[in-house]
Amino acid sequence: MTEAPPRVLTVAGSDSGGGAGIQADLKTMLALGVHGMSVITAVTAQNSLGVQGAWELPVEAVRAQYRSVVDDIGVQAVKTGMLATAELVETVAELLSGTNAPVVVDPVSVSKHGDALLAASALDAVRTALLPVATVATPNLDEVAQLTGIRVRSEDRMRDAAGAVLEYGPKWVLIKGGHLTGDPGREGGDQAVDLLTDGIEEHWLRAPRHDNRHTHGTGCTLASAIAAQLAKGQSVPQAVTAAKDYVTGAVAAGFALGGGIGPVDHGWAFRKARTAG
Ligand SMILES: Nc1ncnc2c1ncn2[C@@H]1O[C@H](COP(=O)(O)OP(=O)(O)O)[C@@H](O)[C@H]1O
Ligand SMILES: Cc1ncc(COP(=O)(O)O)c(N)n1
Repeated sequence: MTEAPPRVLTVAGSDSGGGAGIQADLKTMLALGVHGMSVITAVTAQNSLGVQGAWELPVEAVRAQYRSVVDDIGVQAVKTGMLATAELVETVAELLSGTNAPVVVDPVSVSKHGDALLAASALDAVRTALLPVATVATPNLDEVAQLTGIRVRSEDRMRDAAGAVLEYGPKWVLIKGGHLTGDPGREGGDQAVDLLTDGIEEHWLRAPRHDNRHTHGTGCTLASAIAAQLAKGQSVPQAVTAAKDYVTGAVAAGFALGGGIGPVDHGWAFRKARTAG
């Protein structure tokens, strides 16, 4: 009999286009060799052009999915993504306060196209209920601005933003600098720079910035990859470093689909191995 792989749960929204959300999470988990499971919080009608519709699930449906997975199968790491409303944020935070597994919180609030994925009224619940249960929180620069009021336009400022997020209680924060693109008034340019810190250690993660517009799903992919590596027993800095390598490869291989922003390639390593073989 084959030994079961580590089990990882994503609590997130469905992206019908397959590039972000639950779909990105489960593909990432397969690519990294863990067993992926899901609690769906919301369903979106979404494609490369944007989000055409979104419907959240009832709280009971979210609770029931969670209990089904945790009570029978068990989890070795959890990742959260789109939670849509204050009520769902509070419910998920309460469920997760009862787990010993590491929790990666991606505080998803806006899609790459600027569509809201979290009600403005839910931000307080993210700050006071969800961030305190996070082992690692992974806000992008827009989410950092919403949560802390700090607008990051330089790497130095990422340190201030990290400190402000840590005040809400996550053990570690990964400030993602993907949006630091070298626009006027912003640093960035040829590197995609993220800062991981627990307030004591500081790890700067730098990777080549790929000039590829097909980046739909980067944040979901990175957070799921971190959860997968944590489930394998890696430390937070090891897991984030490995996850950064995986997302960098996925961005490099991102492809055009539809008429807008295409997805990163979750299967890039398989495809590369096949081509090499
Ligand atoms: N063009 C790019 N090339 C390489 N890495 C990127 C690029 N854009 C984003 N990343 C990386 O992808 C990850 C997700 O970052 P980001 O795009 O900021 O998050 P989100 O998808 O939540 O907006 C980070 O590690 C970031 O540095
Ligand atoms: C259902 C869902 N969840 C999350 C995102 C954010 O995507 P990204 O990873 O590109 O920030 C999305 N567009 N849709």
